[in-house]
Amino acid sequence: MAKISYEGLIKAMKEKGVGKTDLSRDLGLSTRTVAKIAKGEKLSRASIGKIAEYLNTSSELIMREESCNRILQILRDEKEMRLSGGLYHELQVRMTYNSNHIEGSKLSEDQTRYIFETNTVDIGDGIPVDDILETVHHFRAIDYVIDTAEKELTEDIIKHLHYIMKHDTKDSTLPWFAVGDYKKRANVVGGRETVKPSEVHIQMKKLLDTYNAKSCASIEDIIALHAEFEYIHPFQDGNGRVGRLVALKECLRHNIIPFIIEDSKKSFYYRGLTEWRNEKGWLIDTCLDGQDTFTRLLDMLDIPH
Ligand SMILES: Nc1ncnc2c1ncn2[C@@H]1O[C@H](COP(=O)(O)OP(=O)(O)OP(=O)(O)O)[C@@H](O)[C@H]1O
Repeated sequence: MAKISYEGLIKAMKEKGVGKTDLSRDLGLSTRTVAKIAKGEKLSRASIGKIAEYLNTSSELIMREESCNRILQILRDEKEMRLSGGLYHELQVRMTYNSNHIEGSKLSEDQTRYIFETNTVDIGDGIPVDDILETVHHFRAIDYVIDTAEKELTEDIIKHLHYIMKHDTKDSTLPWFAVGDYKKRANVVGGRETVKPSEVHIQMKKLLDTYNAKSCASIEDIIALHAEFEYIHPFQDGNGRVGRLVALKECLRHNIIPFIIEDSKKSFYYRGLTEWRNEKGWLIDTCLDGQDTFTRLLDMLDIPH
């Protein structure tokens, strides 16, 4: 649920000496529409556009949707302010480092931090260009997750995450590699068969239909979604990172503390996925441990939870 804030609008009206009656008279807005501002109800995009133009400002500045989810709101505020050293900054560095390292990136946590903080590379020991590209792409993918957190999870959102991660990489030049789309060639994970390319869309639709049918997801539902997503393995490559970004999005959407799987826990995480259909506890414990990692970060930054 989002709360509407007109703080920016009220400030701009004050600065320009504009009253509510001016808005209805000069813009032809009904009194019912203008009354919505005081009640904190959402105005139509057309009305917001008109008011913004009238006040010579932008729509984003006059109406803001504030999430009732504290962690999500902090991430959004810090992202907008480009605040250094806060939760947004640390989530970007820690999740990007760990998620990329699980998949074999050679960048260290310090090198990942350096790229995030300076947008430059300290050329070290022959780091592959794709490791750097995919690190920067992962930062942007987290931004996309924060922006779309409250939307229902769709195949398009998942495919777009894949696009953000993989565009312009070496893989993307391969004729059989689909960027931002499902795989064209069969693949295996952990030596086990995954869903065939021709079946992926059907299985993904089924997975999302079942998951989205719940109005309120629990951490266990999100872990199950993650495991079933990895079993489908819908993309040619990038399934691990996209799957963990989807889990981050869904935790933010459902007001659940997210989990960061640390690279040092990779073997537990893989075992949890391998054993998922026989014994769910392994993966659940690993993800809950990843949630403790995030909770420690909140405690370090004095963010109540
Ligand atoms: N036994 C398993 N069963 C299901 N999923 C698994 C298993 N082992 C690992 N995974 C998932 O698959 C992801 C990686 O798969 P894989 O090594 O095939 O690379 P990928 O699909 O190319 O993805 P990435 O770009 O994330 O490397 C892991 O991060 C994990 O989420």
